[in-house]
Amino acid sequence: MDKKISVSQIKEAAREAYEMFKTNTDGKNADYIPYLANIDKNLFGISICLMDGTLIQLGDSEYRFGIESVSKVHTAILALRQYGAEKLLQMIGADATGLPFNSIMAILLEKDHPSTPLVNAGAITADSMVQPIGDSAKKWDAIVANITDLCGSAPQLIDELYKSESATNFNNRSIAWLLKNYNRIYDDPDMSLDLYTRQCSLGITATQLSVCGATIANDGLNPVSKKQIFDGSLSPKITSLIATVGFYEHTGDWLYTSGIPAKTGVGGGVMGVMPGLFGISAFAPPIDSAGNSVKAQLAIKYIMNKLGLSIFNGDRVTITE
Ligand SMILES: NC(=O)CC[C@H](N)C(=O)O
Repeated sequence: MDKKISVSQIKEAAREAYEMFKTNTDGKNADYIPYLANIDKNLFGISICLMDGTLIQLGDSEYRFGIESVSKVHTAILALRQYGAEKLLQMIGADATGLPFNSIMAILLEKDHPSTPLVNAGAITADSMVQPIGDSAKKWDAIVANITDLCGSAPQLIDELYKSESATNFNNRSIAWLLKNYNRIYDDPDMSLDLYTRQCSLGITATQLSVCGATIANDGLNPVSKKQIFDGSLSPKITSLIATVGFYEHTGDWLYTSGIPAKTGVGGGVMGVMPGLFGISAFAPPIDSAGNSVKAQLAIKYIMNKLGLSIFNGDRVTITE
């Protein structure tokens, strides 16, 4: 069905979502990373970036929070840019795990690959693949440059978060070395883990994540900087990875109720991709048992349902003035 929605309808839906959920107190800040436990739990922001670069922003959309696992999407894109779609599938995989983001069991069950770049194991593998192999400083520069390209502006390292996470990431250390055992780390395991921990500690805003989501939705053309960041043929690959495992063990429930592929992080950020229409991000620190922001989920779900949008309904949607 052909369907038209206006920019003002999108703005109205976003405003309603913001007003409706801003006082919600469900969920709890992540506390296994000490820095995150102390972030103001009332922060709440929403940002939507349309294909012409128009931004719709509400609340704390310019607050810099820890990107955490949303950065797994960025590194997956970097690996896709450097290796192509076929090699990513061979070297990491594109499957759901159905298990928590930091699952060691998921690696033991798979053995032959880390399933997907969007869980901890696959993200550490993706960082090990970043070129040039063996050069931590240049790899880091490539990771940051790629995030800057995708978001249209640079992220900033939150040093305190990096220290906090490095001092407590024992489970991830096990993952890195277990992957090495299965020949699924393609560079030094400790270096790969450090790059992963550092990228998770980058500060990012909901606005920046909405621009990144919009770049994916727009076949790799960043609608704000107008730069072509990656080959358009990679967009459906990236969106399929996000759709498959973006909410870990709650991914099916999420897609069923929201209709939009999205990726979460324990810092409270969520980044959604509505192909051909927009990127959307919401941020609020309190998370649920799977590590997904409670308010960000409610807000994005409300907006999608209010506008009657879903990647599964086959509508040909045009956004009008
Ligand atoms: N789900 C997340 O955001 C987890 C990211 C965090 N850096 C970790 O490895 O535990």
